[in-house]
Amino acid sequence: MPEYSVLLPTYNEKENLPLITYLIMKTAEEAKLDLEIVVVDDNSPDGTQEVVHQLQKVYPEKIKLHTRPGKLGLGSAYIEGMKFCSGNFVILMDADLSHHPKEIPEMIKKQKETDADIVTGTRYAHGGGVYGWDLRRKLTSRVANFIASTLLNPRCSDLTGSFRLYKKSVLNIVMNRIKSRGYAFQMEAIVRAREEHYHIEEVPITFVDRIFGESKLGANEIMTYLKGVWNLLWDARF
Ligand SMILES: Nc1nc2c(ncn2[C@@H]2O[C@H](COP(=O)(O)OP(=O)(O)O[C@H]3O[C@H](CO)[C@@H](O)[C@H](O)[C@@H]3O)[C@@H](O)[C@H]2O)c(=O)[nH]1
Repeated sequence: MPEYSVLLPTYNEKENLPLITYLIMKTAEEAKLDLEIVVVDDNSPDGTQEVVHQLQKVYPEKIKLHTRPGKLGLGSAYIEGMKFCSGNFVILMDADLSHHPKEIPEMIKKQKETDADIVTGTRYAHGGGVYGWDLRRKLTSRVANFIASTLLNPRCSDLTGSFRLYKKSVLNIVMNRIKSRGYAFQMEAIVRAREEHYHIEEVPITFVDRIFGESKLGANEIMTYLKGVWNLLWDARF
């Protein structure tokens, strides 16, 4: 059984998958990590699944593919993908090269040093950063973090970031409590983890906006995120 499972949700990521896979495997080799990749693809029309099949031939028994019939949302992709992860630790990251796999060993080091239940990559603490976003997107991310941090106070500098390492046992428990199925998933995961008094550590990461393909974060996702914050606030009050 591998020690680490990297869970990659994909929707139209055929250009990005070969490079992210190569970089993950190279990092694993250099850092001597026993690691598998689990791809959850929502029937991407661009042929992402054919690319995964090709990669499975290049890296035999290292890549699992779970397919779903259509685009069912980022949070639900994590929840379903978890069932296929064999590692004791699960690393969630984007498949579009916004998150660089070279930062995985730093997360693992932090987890080992502190025995943290969750190590979250942060763009908004010293040493972290964001490159390539326009002002609108920067503001959306900052405001989304500000609203949730102010109202819910979960003591985390990057609530919406999705580059994280979880103990699998902890992720299972946290996931059972999460109601959000879209981009609010990450924010709710930290809130639920704090309620359960899990140990959360942070490492600074650099987020680089994708070169190939498009973001799937639209107005609907932003509205769903705000509803998610409201629901959590309501839960906390009553
Ligand atoms: N299977 C599946 N995958 C999805 C879906 N929606 C998005 N993805 C995958 O999820 C990853 C991130 O999606 P993007 O749409 O590219 O995210 P982004 O705009 O770059 O947003 C980033 O920043 C957000 C907040 O600042 C983060 O919440 C988000 O996770 C991501 O890191 C990519 O690998 C993408 O293919 C979906 O419905 N289903």
